[in-house]
Amino acid sequence: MGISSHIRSAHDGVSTELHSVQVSGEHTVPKSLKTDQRFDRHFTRQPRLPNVILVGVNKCGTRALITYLDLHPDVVTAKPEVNYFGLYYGRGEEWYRNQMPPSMPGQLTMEKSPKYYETAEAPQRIHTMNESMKILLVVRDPVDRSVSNWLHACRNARKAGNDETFCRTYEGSGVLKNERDIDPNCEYIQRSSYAKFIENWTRLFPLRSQLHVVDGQKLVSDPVSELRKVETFLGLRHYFTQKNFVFNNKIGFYCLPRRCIGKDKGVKHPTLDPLVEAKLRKYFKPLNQRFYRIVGHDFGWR
Ligand SMILES: Nc1ncnc2c1ncn2[C@@H]1O[C@H](COP(=O)(O)OS(=O)(=O)O)[C@@H](OP(=O)(O)O)[C@H]1O
Repeated sequence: MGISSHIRSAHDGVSTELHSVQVSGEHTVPKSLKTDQRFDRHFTRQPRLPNVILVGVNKCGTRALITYLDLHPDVVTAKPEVNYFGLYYGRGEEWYRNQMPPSMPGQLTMEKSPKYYETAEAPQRIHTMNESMKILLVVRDPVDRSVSNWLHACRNARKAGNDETFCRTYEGSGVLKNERDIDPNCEYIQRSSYAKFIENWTRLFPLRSQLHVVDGQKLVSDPVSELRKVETFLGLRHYFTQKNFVFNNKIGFYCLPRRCIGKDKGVKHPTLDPLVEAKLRKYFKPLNQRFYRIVGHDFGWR
Protein backbone atom coordinates (compact mmCIF):
# COMPACT_ATOMS: atom_id res chain seq x y z
CA MET A 1 0.00 0.00 0.00
CA GLY A 2 1.41 3.46 -0.93
CA ILE A 3 1.58 6.24 1.59
CA SER A 4 -1.41 8.03 0.06
CA SER A 5 -3.72 5.13 0.82
CA HIS A 6 -2.33 4.84 4.34
CA ILE A 7 -2.93 8.50 4.81
CA ARG A 8 -6.41 8.20 3.37
CA SER A 9 -7.30 5.40 5.80
CA ALA A 10 -5.81 7.35 8.68
CA HIS A 11 -7.81 10.35 7.61
CA ASP A 12 -11.01 8.32 7.70
CA GLY A 13 -10.03 7.12 11.17
CA VAL A 14 -10.21 3.51 9.92
CA SER A 15 -6.72 2.21 10.54
CA THR A 16 -5.12 2.09 13.96
CA GLU A 17 -2.00 0.25 12.83
CA LEU A 18 -0.43 2.79 10.59
CA HIS A 19 2.55 3.45 12.85
CA SER A 20 4.02 0.14 11.67
CA VAL A 21 3.80 1.17 8.02
CA GLN A 22 7.01 1.61 6.06
CA VAL A 23 6.83 5.19 4.82
CA SER A 24 8.29 5.81 1.40
CA GLY A 25 9.40 9.14 -0.02
CA GLU A 26 7.31 8.55 -3.18
CA HIS A 27 3.89 9.80 -2.30
CA THR A 28 1.34 12.52 -2.54
CA VAL A 29 -0.19 14.13 0.52
CA PRO A 30 -3.56 15.82 0.17
CA LYS A 31 -3.44 19.50 1.08
CA SER A 32 -5.62 19.16 4.17
CA LEU A 33 -3.03 16.88 5.78
CA LYS A 34 -0.63 19.79 6.08
CA THR A 35 -2.67 20.98 9.02
CA ASP A 36 -4.69 17.96 10.15
CA GLN A 37 -3.41 17.12 13.64
CA ARG A 38 -4.99 13.65 13.63
CA PHE A 39 -2.16 12.43 11.44
CA ASP A 40 0.42 13.03 14.09
CA ARG A 41 -0.65 9.75 15.69
CA HIS A 42 0.45 7.83 12.62
CA PHE A 43 3.15 9.83 10.95
CA THR A 44 5.77 11.88 12.62
CA ARG A 45 5.21 15.48 11.75
CA GLN A 46 8.34 17.29 12.80
CA PRO A 47 10.71 20.02 11.66
CA ARG A 48 13.20 18.65 9.15
CA LEU A 49 16.22 20.25 7.51
CA PRO A 50 15.32 21.65 4.09
CA ASN A 51 15.93 19.73 0.89
CA VAL A 52 15.25 22.80 -1.29
CA ILE A 53 16.67 26.30 -0.83
CA LEU A 54 15.66 29.39 -2.80
CA VAL A 55 18.91 31.34 -2.66
CA GLY A 56 17.91 34.56 -4.44
CA VAL A 57 17.98 36.94 -6.11
CA ASN A 58 16.10 39.44 -4.00
CA LYS A 59 13.61 41.70 -5.79
CA CYS A 60 13.26 39.08 -8.55
CA GLY A 61 10.07 37.37 -7.32
CA THR A 62 11.39 35.17 -4.50
CA ARG A 63 8.34 35.80 -2.28
CA ALA A 64 5.93 34.98 -5.09
CA LEU A 65 7.80 31.76 -5.92
CA ILE A 66 7.88 30.41 -2.36
CA THR A 67 4.27 31.48 -1.73
CA TYR A 68 3.15 29.63 -4.86
CA LEU A 69 5.18 26.51 -4.01
CA ASP A 70 3.69 26.45 -0.53
CA LEU A 71 0.35 25.67 -2.17
CA HIS A 72 1.74 22.35 -3.37
CA PRO A 73 0.58 19.54 -1.09
CA ASP A 74 4.02 17.93 -1.04
CA VAL A 75 5.93 21.07 -0.05
CA VAL A 76 6.18 22.91 3.27
CA THR A 77 7.96 26.24 3.51
CA ALA A 78 9.59 28.32 6.22
CA LYS A 79 7.82 31.67 6.41
CA PRO A 80 10.53 34.12 7.54
CA GLU A 81 13.89 34.40 5.81
CA VAL A 82 16.14 32.20 7.96
CA ASN A 83 19.59 33.36 6.77
CA TYR A 84 21.29 30.44 8.50
CA PHE A 85 24.09 29.97 5.94
CA GLY A 86 24.94 33.66 6.19
CA LEU A 87 24.15 35.56 9.36
CA TYR A 88 23.27 32.73 11.75
CA TYR A 89 25.63 29.91 10.85
CA GLY A 90 27.13 30.00 14.33
CA ARG A 91 23.79 28.92 15.81
CA GLY A 92 24.22 25.36 14.54
CA GLU A 93 22.18 22.80 12.64
CA GLU A 94 19.68 22.08 15.39
CA TRP A 95 18.75 25.74 15.53
CA TYR A 96 18.32 25.70 11.75
CA ARG A 97 16.12 22.60 11.86
CA ASN A 98 13.92 24.22 14.47
CA GLN A 99 13.27 27.18 12.17
CA MET A 100 11.57 24.81 9.72
CA PRO A 101 7.84 24.10 9.74
CA PRO A 102 6.80 20.56 10.73
CA SER A 103 6.51 18.21 7.78
CA MET A 104 5.33 14.69 7.07
CA PRO A 105 7.90 12.12 5.93
CA GLY A 106 8.46 12.54 2.20
CA GLN A 107 7.27 16.12 1.95
CA LEU A 108 9.83 18.61 0.70
CA THR A 109 10.92 21.30 3.14
CA MET A 110 11.93 24.60 1.59
CA GLU A 111 13.28 27.93 2.80
CA LYS A 112 14.18 31.15 1.00
CA SER A 113 16.92 33.54 2.02
CA PRO A 114 17.82 35.76 -0.94
CA LYS A 115 20.96 37.05 0.74
CA TYR A 116 22.58 33.63 0.23
CA TYR A 117 23.16 34.31 -3.48
CA GLU A 118 25.85 36.89 -2.90
CA THR A 119 27.19 35.38 0.35
CA ALA A 120 30.57 33.86 -0.55
CA GLU A 121 30.44 31.16 2.14
CA ALA A 122 26.84 30.05 1.56
CA PRO A 123 27.29 27.52 -1.31
CA GLN A 124 30.02 25.53 0.47
CA ARG A 125 28.17 25.61 3.78
CA ILE A 126 24.99 24.30 2.14
CA HIS A 127 26.94 21.61 0.28
CA THR A 128 28.65 20.51 3.48
CA MET A 129 25.25 20.06 5.14
CA ASN A 130 23.67 18.25 2.21
CA GLU A 131 25.50 17.62 -1.05
CA SER A 132 22.18 16.63 -2.71
CA MET A 133 20.47 19.93 -1.88
CA LYS A 134 18.27 21.34 -4.65
CA ILE A 135 18.92 25.02 -5.30
CA LEU A 136 16.41 27.41 -6.84
CA LEU A 137 17.35 30.81 -8.19
CA VAL A 138 15.00 33.39 -9.67
CA VAL A 139 16.27 36.25 -11.84
CA ARG A 140 14.72 39.13 -13.77
CA ASP A 141 15.98 41.85 -16.10
CA PRO A 142 18.81 43.42 -14.07
CA VAL A 143 17.74 46.96 -14.94
CA ASP A 144 14.25 46.34 -13.53
CA ARG A 145 15.79 44.65 -10.53
CA SER A 146 18.08 47.59 -9.79
CA VAL A 147 15.21 50.07 -10.00
CA SER A 148 13.03 47.84 -7.82
CA ASN A 149 15.78 47.60 -5.21
CA TRP A 150 16.27 51.35 -5.16
CA LEU A 151 12.53 52.07 -5.01
CA HIS A 152 11.93 49.75 -2.08
CA ALA A 153 14.94 51.01 -0.15
CA CYS A 154 13.81 54.57 -0.75
CA ARG A 155 10.24 53.81 0.37
CA ASN A 156 11.51 52.09 3.53
CA ALA A 157 13.74 55.06 4.30
CA ARG A 158 10.78 57.40 3.91
CA LYS A 159 8.70 55.22 6.21
CA ALA A 160 11.51 55.35 8.78
CA GLY A 161 11.53 59.15 8.52
CA ASN A 162 14.91 59.35 6.74
CA ASP A 163 13.17 60.88 3.81
CA GLU A 164 14.72 62.57 0.83
CA THR A 165 18.39 62.43 1.80
CA PHE A 166 18.57 58.68 1.41
CA CYS A 167 16.66 58.69 -1.85
CA ARG A 168 18.85 61.43 -3.26
CA THR A 169 21.99 59.60 -2.17
CA TYR A 170 21.03 56.62 -4.27
CA GLU A 171 19.90 58.70 -7.20
CA GLY A 172 23.32 60.35 -6.97
CA SER A 173 25.13 57.02 -6.87
CA GLY A 174 24.03 56.37 -10.39
CA VAL A 175 20.91 54.27 -10.26
CA LEU A 176 18.44 56.77 -11.59
CA LYS A 177 20.17 60.01 -12.53
CA ASN A 178 22.06 60.56 -15.72
CA GLU A 179 24.53 63.19 -14.56
CA ARG A 180 26.93 60.57 -13.25
CA ASP A 181 28.29 57.35 -14.63
CA ILE A 182 26.85 54.09 -13.44
CA ASP A 183 28.66 53.07 -10.29
CA PRO A 184 29.23 49.29 -10.42
CA ASN A 185 29.90 49.31 -6.67
CA CYS A 186 26.44 50.55 -5.89
CA GLU A 187 24.83 47.62 -4.07
CA TYR A 188 21.80 47.60 -6.37
CA ILE A 189 23.95 47.27 -9.45
CA GLN A 190 26.18 44.67 -7.78
CA ARG A 191 23.25 42.46 -6.84
CA SER A 192 21.84 42.63 -10.36
CA SER A 193 25.15 41.44 -11.83
CA TYR A 194 24.13 37.80 -11.62
CA ALA A 195 27.19 36.52 -13.47
CA LYS A 196 29.43 37.66 -10.60
CA PHE A 197 28.06 35.01 -8.27
CA ILE A 198 26.65 32.20 -10.40
CA GLU A 199 29.81 30.11 -10.63
CA ASN A 200 30.07 29.92 -6.83
CA TRP A 201 26.87 27.85 -7.12
CA THR A 202 27.30 25.87 -10.35
CA ARG A 203 30.71 24.70 -9.14
CA LEU A 204 29.03 22.73 -6.34
CA PHE A 205 25.47 22.25 -7.59
CA PRO A 206 25.26 21.03 -11.18
CA LEU A 207 22.75 22.81 -13.40
CA ARG A 208 19.53 20.96 -14.19
CA SER A 209 20.02 18.14 -11.67
CA GLN A 210 20.62 20.38 -8.63
CA LEU A 211 20.29 23.99 -9.68
CA HIS A 212 17.34 25.46 -11.54
CA VAL A 213 16.97 29.06 -12.66
CA VAL A 214 13.44 30.51 -12.74
CA ASP A 215 12.60 33.36 -15.11
CA GLY A 216 11.11 36.02 -12.80
CA GLN A 217 9.41 37.83 -15.67
CA LYS A 218 7.65 34.66 -16.81
CA LEU A 219 6.72 33.92 -13.22
CA VAL A 220 4.80 37.21 -13.35
CA SER A 221 3.18 36.71 -16.78
CA ASP A 222 2.59 32.94 -16.75
CA PRO A 223 3.16 31.44 -13.30
CA VAL A 224 1.76 28.02 -14.21
CA SER A 225 4.32 27.28 -16.93
CA GLU A 226 7.24 28.43 -14.75
CA LEU A 227 5.95 26.39 -11.80
CA ARG A 228 5.57 23.27 -13.90
CA LYS A 229 9.28 23.46 -14.72
CA VAL A 230 10.03 23.79 -11.01
CA GLU A 231 7.83 20.76 -10.25
CA THR A 232 9.75 18.70 -12.80
CA PHE A 233 13.08 19.85 -11.37
CA LEU A 234 12.00 18.96 -7.83
CA GLY A 235 10.51 15.61 -8.86
CA LEU A 236 7.04 16.68 -7.72
CA ARG A 237 3.78 15.61 -9.32
CA HIS A 238 2.17 18.34 -11.41
CA TYR A 239 -0.26 20.18 -9.20
CA PHE A 240 -0.45 23.75 -10.51
CA THR A 241 -3.08 24.80 -13.02
CA GLN A 242 -4.58 28.14 -13.99
CA LYS A 243 -7.22 27.54 -11.29
CA ASN A 244 -4.65 28.35 -8.59
CA PHE A 245 -4.30 31.93 -9.84
CA VAL A 246 -6.52 34.95 -10.34
CA PHE A 247 -5.27 37.92 -12.34
CA ASN A 248 -5.78 41.16 -10.41
CA ASN A 249 -6.27 43.97 -12.91
CA LYS A 250 -5.81 46.65 -10.28
CA ILE A 251 -2.26 45.68 -9.36
CA GLY A 252 -1.41 43.97 -12.64
CA PHE A 253 -0.21 40.72 -11.04
CA TYR A 254 -1.59 37.28 -10.45
CA CYS A 255 -2.87 36.64 -6.93
CA LEU A 256 -3.94 33.50 -5.13
CA PRO A 257 -7.72 33.12 -5.00
CA ARG A 258 -7.91 34.68 -1.52
CA ARG A 259 -4.89 36.94 -1.29
CA CYS A 260 -2.15 38.67 -3.19
CA ILE A 261 1.57 38.14 -2.66
CA GLY A 262 2.17 41.16 -0.45
CA LYS A 263 1.24 44.80 -0.11
CA ASP A 264 4.79 45.92 -0.84
CA LYS A 265 5.25 43.61 -3.85
CA GLY A 266 4.65 44.83 -7.35
CA VAL A 267 5.20 48.57 -7.08
CA LYS A 268 4.90 50.87 -10.06
CA HIS A 269 8.33 51.68 -11.46
CA PRO A 270 9.24 55.17 -12.68
CA THR A 271 10.03 55.61 -16.35
CA LEU A 272 13.79 55.63 -16.56
CA ASP A 273 15.57 58.48 -18.26
CA PRO A 274 16.52 56.90 -21.65
CA LEU A 275 20.16 57.90 -21.16
CA VAL A 276 20.34 56.23 -17.77
CA GLU A 277 18.65 53.14 -19.11
CA ALA A 278 21.07 52.99 -22.02
CA LYS A 279 24.02 53.26 -19.63
CA LEU A 280 22.66 50.58 -17.38
CA ARG A 281 21.98 48.27 -20.32
CA LYS A 282 25.48 48.82 -21.68
CA TYR A 283 26.95 48.00 -18.29
CA PHE A 284 24.90 44.84 -17.82
CA LYS A 285 25.15 43.51 -21.38
CA PRO A 286 28.45 41.57 -21.09
CA LEU A 287 27.50 40.32 -17.63
CA ASN A 288 24.15 39.09 -18.96
CA GLN A 289 25.83 37.33 -21.88
CA ARG A 290 28.18 35.59 -19.46
CA PHE A 291 25.28 34.60 -17.24
CA TYR A 292 23.36 33.16 -20.24
CA ARG A 293 26.43 31.15 -21.27
CA ILE A 294 26.91 29.70 -17.79
CA VAL A 295 23.28 28.74 -17.18
CA GLY A 296 22.70 27.70 -20.81
CA HIS A 297 19.67 29.94 -21.32
CA ASP A 298 19.16 33.32 -22.98
CA PHE A 299 16.67 35.33 -20.91
CA GLY A 300 16.36 37.95 -23.66
CA TRP A 301 17.14 41.01 -21.54
CA ARG A 302 17.76 43.88 -23.95
N1 LIG B 1 2.27 37.68 -8.18
C1 LIG B 1 3.09 38.67 -7.86
N2 LIG B 1 2.64 39.69 -7.12
C2 LIG B 1 3.49 40.71 -6.79
N3 LIG B 1 4.79 40.75 -7.15
C3 LIG B 1 5.26 39.76 -7.89
C4 LIG B 1 4.44 38.67 -8.28
N4 LIG B 1 5.18 37.82 -9.01
C5 LIG B 1 6.40 38.36 -9.08
N5 LIG B 1 6.46 39.52 -8.41
C6 LIG B 1 7.65 40.36 -8.35
O1 LIG B 1 8.28 40.17 -7.11
C7 LIG B 1 9.12 41.33 -6.94
C8 LIG B 1 9.63 41.36 -5.52
O2 LIG B 1 10.63 40.37 -5.45
P1 LIG B 1 10.98 39.59 -4.12
O3 LIG B 1 9.79 38.95 -3.54
O4 LIG B 1 12.13 38.69 -4.47
O5 LIG B 1 11.47 40.75 -3.17
S1 LIG B 1 12.24 40.55 -1.79
O6 LIG B 1 13.62 40.27 -2.11
O7 LIG B 1 11.60 39.46 -1.03
O8 LIG B 1 12.09 41.86 -1.10
C9 LIG B 1 8.22 42.47 -7.32
O9 LIG B 1 9.04 43.54 -7.75
P2 LIG B 1 8.51 45.05 -7.90
O10 LIG B 1 7.47 44.99 -8.98
O11 LIG B 1 9.69 45.85 -8.31
O12 LIG B 1 7.97 45.45 -6.56
C10 LIG B 1 7.38 41.87 -8.46
O13 LIG B 1 7.82 42.26 -9.73
